[in-house]
Amino acid sequence: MSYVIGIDLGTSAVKALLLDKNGAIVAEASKSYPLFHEHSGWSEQRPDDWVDGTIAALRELTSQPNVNADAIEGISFSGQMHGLVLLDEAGNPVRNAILWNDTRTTAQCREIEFTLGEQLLSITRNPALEGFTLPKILWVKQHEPENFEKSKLFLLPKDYVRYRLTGELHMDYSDAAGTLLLDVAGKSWSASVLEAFGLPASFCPPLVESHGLVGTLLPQSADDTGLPASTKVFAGGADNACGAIGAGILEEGLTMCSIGTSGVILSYEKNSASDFGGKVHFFNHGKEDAFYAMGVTLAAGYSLSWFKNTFAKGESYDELLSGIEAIKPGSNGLLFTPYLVGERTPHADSVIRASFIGVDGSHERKHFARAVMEGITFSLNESVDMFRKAGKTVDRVISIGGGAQNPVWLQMQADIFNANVIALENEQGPGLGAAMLAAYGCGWFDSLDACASQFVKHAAVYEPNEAAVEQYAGLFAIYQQVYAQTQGLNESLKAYR
Ligand SMILES: Nc1ncnc2c1ncn2[C@@H]1O[C@H](COP(=O)(O)OP(=O)(O)O)[C@@H](O)[C@H]1O
Ligand SMILES: O=C(CO)[C@@H](O)[C@H](O)COP(=O)(O)O
Repeated sequence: MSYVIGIDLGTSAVKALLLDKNGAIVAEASKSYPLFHEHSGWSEQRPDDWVDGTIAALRELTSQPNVNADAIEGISFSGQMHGLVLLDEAGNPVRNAILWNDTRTTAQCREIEFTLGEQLLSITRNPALEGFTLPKILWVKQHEPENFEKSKLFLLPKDYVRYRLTGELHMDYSDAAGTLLLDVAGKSWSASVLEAFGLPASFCPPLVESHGLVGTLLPQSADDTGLPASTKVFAGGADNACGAIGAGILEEGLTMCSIGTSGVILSYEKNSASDFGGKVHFFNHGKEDAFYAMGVTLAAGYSLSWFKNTFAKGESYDELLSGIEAIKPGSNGLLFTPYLVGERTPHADSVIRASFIGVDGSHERKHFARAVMEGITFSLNESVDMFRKAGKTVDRVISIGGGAQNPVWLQMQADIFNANVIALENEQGPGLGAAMLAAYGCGWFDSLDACASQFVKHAAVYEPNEAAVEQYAGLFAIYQQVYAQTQGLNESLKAYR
């Protein structure tokens, strides 16, 4: 039996999955790495921590007694999006990577809007948001000119790891789409955008398809990981594109809800001209010549992990969430907005912060925990609402990510989205999509769709409960008012952070 590996380079950890030709998971390994928040709103990681973590996870996989490493044919990647890795002439990182959830670049976003005007949306198909890559490049240019001077080329997180394993420099379209430097419909680096910001074409790596073969392993990487040097390495994709592939979102009709650190509502688009006026992100898919639109909640799973780490340290999610099923929709009048690190959709705002509204003496910790889950799901429902208003049907939602592990949360999603929510057997998030790109790249299947019919297996379906749908519709209308009511207060509080 042959195998492929999917690497999911996440924000908190890298996860490696080994799959056989039937799509069965044979082995998995995970390694975590630190995040650095030197100032409020900053978020950085050391690129070499990703490389060390990936090598250690691969070594653990190949050392497992049930794994025949010689039978591993291919490997591919899913990566946290947008993070800026700057390389010097010798191919070494110039500084720490600035991540997707770093919000220091508001001034650079305004500069991009001013410089590009209407071209911003017509070429890049996206608004200028703090998380995207171009504002980070401009920030380094303005604030660290000595580092910028040394920078010869930029990569995104998974591209750096792949580069270190293969010696080859590439970026795939799905990840390049999140840089604001790509002509999304034309699938090429935008000469106009590069020129507008004085960046040479050589600053961008060659573009490839997500299932594209970029090479094999360097002898040293083969030694370090225990993989055969002949292992084929495929480009891989952005974590949300890979999440969509792993959830079988390969044609119009299905919607994905992903609750990881961030949260995403994603809809497949076959038409490059689909226009949401910049209200949601519009990116190239990991499937060739396809696209997707998505809304992003910056602190989705992070809101719950923050709550757990702060008020239930050392407890498991199951312990924290025990008893929440008995609480009625609305957590007895307690509302949470998940703006712990600012927000993206529908309020692109780096200053807004979270709030609990309606706290009273009867509320226990479990009411707060339920309110956090409801607030995250309301935030995602803003994206569902936006897609519906743009004329899309959202009636079947595939739910993935850590948030899909709790059945009460899956039912809550069905009730708040007013749609059938489908869980997956063996939910593995973007790592599965990465492994599918390797399986397709190795020629095991004629198409990604054929691979999905073998690898993606639906499990339980959660149907909306009519009474809860009605309750949540009323609560959602109240939730939607909290942003405007707290915006000015947060502007004033900014000086005290
Ligand atoms: N058992 C669980 N019940 C409910 N939520 C969970 C559970 N396990 C994880 N989560 C949520 O999922 C999040 C992690 O999801 P994951 O997909 O692993 O994130 P990432 O890939 O961004 O590191 C946590 O922050 C938490 O909110
Ligand atoms: O910024 C985005 C998408 O635009 C995030 O989705 C990141 O790509 C990483 O998210 P996690 O998988 O760590 O939640």
